[in-house]
Amino acid sequence: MPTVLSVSSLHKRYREKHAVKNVSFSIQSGEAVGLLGANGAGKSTLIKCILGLTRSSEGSIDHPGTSPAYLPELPQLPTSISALNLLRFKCKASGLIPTLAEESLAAMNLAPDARSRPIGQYSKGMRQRTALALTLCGDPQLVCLDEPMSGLDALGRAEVLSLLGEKKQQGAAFLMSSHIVSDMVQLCDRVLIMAHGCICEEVRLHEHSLAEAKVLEEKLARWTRQ
Ligand SMILES: Nc1ncnc2c1ncn2[C@@H]1O[C@H](COP(=O)(O)OP(=O)(O)OP(=O)(O)O)[C@@H](O)[C@H]1O
Repeated sequence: MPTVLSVSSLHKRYREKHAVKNVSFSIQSGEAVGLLGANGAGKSTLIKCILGLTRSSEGSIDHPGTSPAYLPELPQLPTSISALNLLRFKCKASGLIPTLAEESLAAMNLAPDARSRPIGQYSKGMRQRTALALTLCGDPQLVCLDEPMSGLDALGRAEVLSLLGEKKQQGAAFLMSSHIVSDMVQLCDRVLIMAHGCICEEVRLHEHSLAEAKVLEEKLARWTRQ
């Protein structure tokens, strides 16, 4: 499988704060990698460096032939236009076929009557579904998701995980940060445990079970305490 993301010896310092320390890893096409860490471990900073939203202090980042799609931790959506018009605008701006707008929202199970209402009238879960549809529209080959399940109820999380699993089967690669370890375990092939800016351990998942989630939580607690 081709490598879609390669991060080598990456550091990020914010003045005196060393937020990301000597991080190296790669992701292949069709692979989902989890980033697991306590608050302040450096997950969002690492993702922002990969996307070029913040400049890294040292090291290299390569995503050959693909520009990563991004779901931020707190997506900022316009409130006065509808989800459908927002996605239509994305399709137009990105040269995608216009019907993808409707298809992407349908895939996220955003109710048909809601798609044409202004986003300002949506619940938190509906906004998150819209943001996910916007991120995944056009089938990007590399997707960085920062807390993708935020604001979704149990059914919504199961639906999103199933959709992400389908995209993975079709060859998309994911880098996903989440505090919901049981969700991460369902989708990911490997998990990178982050603490104090470093990747402390890489754990390969085999069973995608609650038992594996528990093991990850124990490892995270151990690394975070050190
Ligand atoms: N713009 C910034 N300026 C200074 N320090 C920052 C900045 N952004 C993040 N940091 C610091 O870098 C460290 C890592 O933050 P980051 O947001 O990457 O953590 P995180 O693992 O994503 O946490 P969370 O799970 O709470 O979202 C923290 O100590 C944070 O205070």
